[in-house]
Amino acid sequence: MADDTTQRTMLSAGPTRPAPRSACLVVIHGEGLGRRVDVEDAPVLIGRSQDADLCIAHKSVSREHCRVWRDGDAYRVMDLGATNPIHVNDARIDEGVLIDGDHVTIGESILKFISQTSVEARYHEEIYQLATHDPLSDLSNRRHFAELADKEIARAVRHGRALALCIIDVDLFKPVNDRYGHIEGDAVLRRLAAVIRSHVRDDDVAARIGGEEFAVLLCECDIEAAATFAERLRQAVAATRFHPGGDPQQITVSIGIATLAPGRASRSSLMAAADAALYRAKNEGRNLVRVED
Ligand SMILES: Nc1nc2c(ncn2[C@@H]2O[C@H](COP(=O)(O)OP(=O)(O)OP(=O)(O)O)[C@@H](O)[C@H]2O)c(=O)[nH]1
Repeated sequence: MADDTTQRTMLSAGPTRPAPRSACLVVIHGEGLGRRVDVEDAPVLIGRSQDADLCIAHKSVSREHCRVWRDGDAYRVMDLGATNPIHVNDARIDEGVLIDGDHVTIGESILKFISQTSVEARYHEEIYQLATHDPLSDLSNRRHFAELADKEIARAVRHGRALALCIIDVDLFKPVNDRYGHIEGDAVLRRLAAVIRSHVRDDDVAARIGGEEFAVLLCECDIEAAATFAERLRQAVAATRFHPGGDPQQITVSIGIATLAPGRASRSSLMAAADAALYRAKNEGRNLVRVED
């Protein structure tokens, strides 16, 4: 009997158990379905603003709707005076503690609060990874890149910060595929992605935006710094040993760069300018970096 008690005590969740080190909120209904934001030590802003850590672009959501933060061993949520006040598990609150599984209603969207140690959190992590990353390169996929780029561009424009976009395209990749086959070609792309990843900082966004086309968004980076980055990357790729089908094969990339400027403050205009620079790099002989006009 005494043994039973001991076992129950050891397995009990217990009110004194410390909260997990991190947690996340996942949109489980409405606009932004499937999107997720981690809550770690820094407070997280949720709202319609592009500056929000989790942006829910719906008219029912205020620009700055609510804030979630870690407070010692607890996680707290606070309504920021939203037009449609937040509800936690259907009860309206101004501020309160969140626990694993709570539903937070934000406008017409519902978010679920999940502690990072739960099995469900790992499941959501996996789904999120599948939805946002390209399986071949393990970089962000095109859709996720677009989302992150819009956010970074809005942030940079608002705060008057520099931002650069590099588009990286493999040179003469068709002959590699034709000679060695797609599986060997895929291995080349995977290795190339690893080289790109090793050159970007945590704040930068690296993505595979097409078959043999990659993009890197460099935050707080002007045209000179971006050109230095791109040139270093170009040289690193040219110096990397690729062995499709066991043969040593030099692989090179062409890179086009564009930065934010008056009249070039949207993703589409930035991409068009970087694409035009890339086109010049290809035309002028490949294995080159070219910047916007
Ligand atoms: N292995 C592999 N090949 C791909 C993938 N996506 C696109 N490709 C190949 O990439 C090649 C791109 O060829 P092109 O657009 O003609 O360009 P290129 O031969 O790289 O020449 P330039 O871009 O002009 O330097 C084609 O052979 C595509 O089949 C992929 O996911 N895996």
